[in-house]
Amino acid sequence: MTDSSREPMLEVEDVVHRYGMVTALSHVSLSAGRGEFLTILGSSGSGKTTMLRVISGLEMPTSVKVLRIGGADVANLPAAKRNCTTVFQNYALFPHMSVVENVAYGLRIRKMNAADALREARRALAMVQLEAKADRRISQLSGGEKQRVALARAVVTQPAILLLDEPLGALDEKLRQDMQIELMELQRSLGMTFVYITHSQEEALTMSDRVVLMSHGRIVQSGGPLDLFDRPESRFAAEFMGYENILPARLIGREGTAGIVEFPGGARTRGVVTVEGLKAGDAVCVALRAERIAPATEGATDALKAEVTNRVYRGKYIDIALATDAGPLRLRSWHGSHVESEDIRRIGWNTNDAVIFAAE
Ligand SMILES: Nc1ncnc2c1ncn2[C@@H]1O[C@H](COP(=O)(O)OP(=O)(O)OP(=O)(O)O)[C@@H](O)[C@H]1O
Repeated sequence: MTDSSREPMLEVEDVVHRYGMVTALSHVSLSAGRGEFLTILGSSGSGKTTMLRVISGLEMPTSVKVLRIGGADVANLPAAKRNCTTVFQNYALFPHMSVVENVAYGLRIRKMNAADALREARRALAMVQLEAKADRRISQLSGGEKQRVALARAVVTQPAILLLDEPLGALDEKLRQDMQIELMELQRSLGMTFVYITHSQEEALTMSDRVVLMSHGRIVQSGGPLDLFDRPESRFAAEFMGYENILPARLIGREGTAGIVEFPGGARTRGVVTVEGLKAGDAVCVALRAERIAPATEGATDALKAEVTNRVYRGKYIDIALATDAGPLRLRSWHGSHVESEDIRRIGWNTNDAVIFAAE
């Protein structure tokens, strides 16, 4: 599953973890290559934190076939002996120490002498643009600055893998977006392997080389950000990735990579089949993003009859509810785009934008 051009830094095969009766991880395998930004994405309770704790050694799994970091078997090693560091959402900084002392701390416990540790710590602080605040107390910093200190403290020890547990979760929207870019740039410049967990699809898509989507302790889908965004393979993945329209239909034939589907009312259309093994007659779902639907001209192929049932102004865009031959659909019209009229009679989309997968 790793990008085959990269040397594997993290290899996890078939991990199971139970807390009493709760199965938090059910036969999960994943890997990350050197310098890769891997994101584990999933809603609350999907098993992300447990996965990170198993990797870091804070949790000993119920069973695991392979657990390697940098090629070394770490399955039976305590957390302190694993070549990885975790950055937590709540920063976990020492309030009584200055910024630079916090960053130097990890080097000091590794027995580096004080002068070298402080020099390395200042260098790490420069990487996160905090050199000027090195001598402040932690309590004199903003939330974003505290998170930068936590990052500097983690990277200064140069672990093989940096594990990040929703590190931007406590920050406000604007700062979170800026920090996403900073984090991504820091990761690229260090060439360090990052394993990042989040419940935000936007965050996952912005920063990652590869995304692993989890639900109920299992991996639902994994791939590049674009694969997940444009090619969901299940209703769960489509809903999680923000598809507004998911319609029931039946697959009636194939035409190369395209599938031809029929909706319950008899209307037909085409789309891209994202899973193997679907055949004519199978119950499927057709997923469509609201912004990829557009009014169609008279006579356009695959166009569906439509009638506007509602219109909601949402500032940057307008959501238009439609009754169509395929069922109820939502169309999103961004300001300045072509759809301003309530008078929509037919709609359509590019075959490439309609995604077909098995109905559950
Ligand atoms: N210490 C524990 N004891 C019992 N059950 C636990 C414990 N920790 C987690 N769980 C359960 O294991 C499952 C996975 O939890 P986990 O914290 O890994 O999910 P998560 O995806 O990280 O969620 P969140 O985003 O809310 O942190 C959940 O059902 C959770 O309730």
